[in-house]
Amino acid sequence: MTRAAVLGSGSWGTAYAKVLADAGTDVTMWARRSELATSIAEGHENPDYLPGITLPENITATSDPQRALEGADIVVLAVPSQSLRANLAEWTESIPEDATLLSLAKGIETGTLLRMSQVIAQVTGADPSRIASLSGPNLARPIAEGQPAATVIACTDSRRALEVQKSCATGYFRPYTNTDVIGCEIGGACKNVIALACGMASGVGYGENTLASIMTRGLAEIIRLGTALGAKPATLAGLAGVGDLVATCSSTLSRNRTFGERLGAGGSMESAQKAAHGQVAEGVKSCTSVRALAESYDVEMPLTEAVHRVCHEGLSVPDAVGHLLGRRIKPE
Ligand SMILES: NC(=O)C1=CN([C@@H]2O[C@H](COP(=O)(O)OP(=O)(O)OC[C@H]3O[C@@H](n4cnc5c(N)ncnc54)[C@H](O)[C@@H]3O)[C@@H](O)[C@H]2O)C=CC1
Ligand SMILES: O=C(CO)COP(=O)(O)O
Repeated sequence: MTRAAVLGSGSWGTAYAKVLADAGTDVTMWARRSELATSIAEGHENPDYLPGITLPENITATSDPQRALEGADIVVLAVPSQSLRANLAEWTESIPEDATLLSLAKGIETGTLLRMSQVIAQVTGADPSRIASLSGPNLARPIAEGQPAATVIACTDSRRALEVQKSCATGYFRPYTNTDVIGCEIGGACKNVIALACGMASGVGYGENTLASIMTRGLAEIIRLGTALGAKPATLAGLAGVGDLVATCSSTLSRNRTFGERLGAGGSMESAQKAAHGQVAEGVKSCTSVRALAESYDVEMPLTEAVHRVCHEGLSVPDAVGHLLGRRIKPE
């Protein structure tokens, strides 16, 4: 039986652990706090992140990363992107030699501008062929409830992509394999920034026309950046691009969209952070790293630029809208 260690017990780490267990994989979760590990292992519930969802009996949990990693075939990295490096540094020695490393995080590291698979390769020294990324329209709670959804598992080594695919395929979760790790990771990181923009527009009171315009022009800038970095346009037209963009930008369950909505309704960054109750809205940090990455490749990303200026340079949402609409008119 395949054995997976899921490191990180937030909303998505927990929902994905349930998918794995439902697919027949043996799962041990790692949680930072021992009380949470006990709730998951003994109460079969994660009351902090997925209250009311009963977790399968074949999920165990511990706050000892070494124990979680023992004998793992697949190591699932389910911590926020900006803390992945520090966490991995503590875990590297305990990671089994040939395990596949699967990243669930959707972000670009600030400062280094690295994608998550690059951070993992740098910290662990693992060959890139051992590193996979999972991304798609996967809001945690509906998946934990068993609502059908699809996803993409990207790995340059097709054998490992298949291994991960088999470990998580269930009656409600349908994973597709892909070799385009860059496309998957760029799609996942960038859609969070565009979801912030959609939230801001919605918070101001704008409706579907505005949101569809932001999503579509957002996709155009994601494709520009992705292809400049070597992604395949088809990946960005698929589940890890358009699929995730539409789900996140449209859903009131999205943390990024909700965060943007609070800003659009006139809230401050501080009040939006406070209202998030410790849950990460990855786009708030990634807007800065995506913008810097785009700049270094000479790629224009006006929506990302606007989100960065609202979140980090004090630009008001109405001024950002005025600025975007005042740009030179041009062919599509
Ligand atoms: N929640 C969702 O619907 C989805 C989330 N993701 C991505 O998965 C990643 C993880 O997100 P969630 O599980 O939703 O996050 P979350 O906000 O629900 O929880 C974060 C988890 O990481 C832990 N954590 C926070 N800071 C940490 C640190 N410095 N060191 C170690 N652990 C830390 C928290 O205790 C918690 O267990 C993110 O990159 C997110 O974009 C991807 C798909 C769906
Ligand atoms: O990545 C997600 C859905 O695929 C979750 O988005 P949020 O982090 O905005 O909730």
